[in-house]
Amino acid sequence: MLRPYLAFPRSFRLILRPVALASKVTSLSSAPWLTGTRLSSSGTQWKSRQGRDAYVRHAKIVPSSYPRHPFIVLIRTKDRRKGYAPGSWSQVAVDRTRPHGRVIGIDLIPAQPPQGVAAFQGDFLSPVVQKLVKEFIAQSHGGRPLKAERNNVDEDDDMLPENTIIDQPSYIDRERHSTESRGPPSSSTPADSNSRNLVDVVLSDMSAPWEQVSGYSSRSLSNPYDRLMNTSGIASRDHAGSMNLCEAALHFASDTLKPGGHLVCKFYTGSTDKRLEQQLKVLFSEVYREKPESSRSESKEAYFVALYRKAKATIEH
Ligand SMILES: C[S@@+](CC[C@H](N)C(=O)[O-])C[C@H]1O[C@@H](n2cnc3c(N)ncnc32)[C@H](O)[C@@H]1O
Repeated sequence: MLRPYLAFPRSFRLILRPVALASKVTSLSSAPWLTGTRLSSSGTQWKSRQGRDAYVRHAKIVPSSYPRHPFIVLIRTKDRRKGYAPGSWSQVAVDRTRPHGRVIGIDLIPAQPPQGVAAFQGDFLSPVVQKLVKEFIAQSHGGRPLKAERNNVDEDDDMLPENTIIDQPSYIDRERHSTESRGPPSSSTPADSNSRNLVDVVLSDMSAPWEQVSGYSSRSLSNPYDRLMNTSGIASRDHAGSMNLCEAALHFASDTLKPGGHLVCKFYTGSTDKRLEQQLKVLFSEVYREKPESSRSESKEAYFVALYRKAKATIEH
């Protein structure tokens, strides 16, 4: 059955990966974790499961121009899209909002965004990063520039000129060069009144980073990039991390979404997700829990799809 969020207009303004868009977008990570048991990507169990997984098989046939990581984004109509992280959600967002939609992506890790995406590298839990993104939204609400209007941009370069790196050093640099603990997540900045009511959809597919405490000889564990793409496999940690990130996305949505706008956020099920659901219901008229078909049944990954921001409701910081 078609759900209402299939009917998004094509002109949506999107804030992407972590915080971003979608129409009936379902995302699936090929996270190599089984409940509580960590398997390296060379593990036979993982390999055999990957081979059986239709979504992973599908990923192998996508054009080589897509980023390499086996990550798949689906639009669950017949319009099934494919791609890899990082960037597959943003790619879908750009496609779905042509020609004038504006897509902004934010991520901890440096990654070349798909053409047409304005990308920020930074920690979405940082008030500084949120403030910069809100300022950017306030300054650029005219929509995606038409080719003919973009006199300063090289004709061959379809990329928006605003790709920005903030909060240096990057997360990976910090991980490599510092043993400091990250400390508790900071709260969001107070709302920037100029960015209020400009965003149509906020999408978060963030997964909380986790620090390595074992498995130093395993390449898939010692590479921070791989760890950022996957869960820790420890259910309580993944759940708690996802609640922090969803809450940040909810506050951001409260500060920036138009009345009638939507939020999609990934979470890992656990003891406090009901509380988040209640908060979502304060801001949105409809809230659904979605378990994508492409998500393995043993995975605790799920999405909240929150529709139709109420005009007068806000979430206090
Ligand atoms: C599962 S991947 C997202 C893949 C994405 N949907 C795509 O289509 O490419 C999760 C991402 O969340 C990012 N992330 C996790 N915590 C974050 C934070 N606090 N701020 C920004 N990005 C974060 C990670 O760096 C990682 O790239």
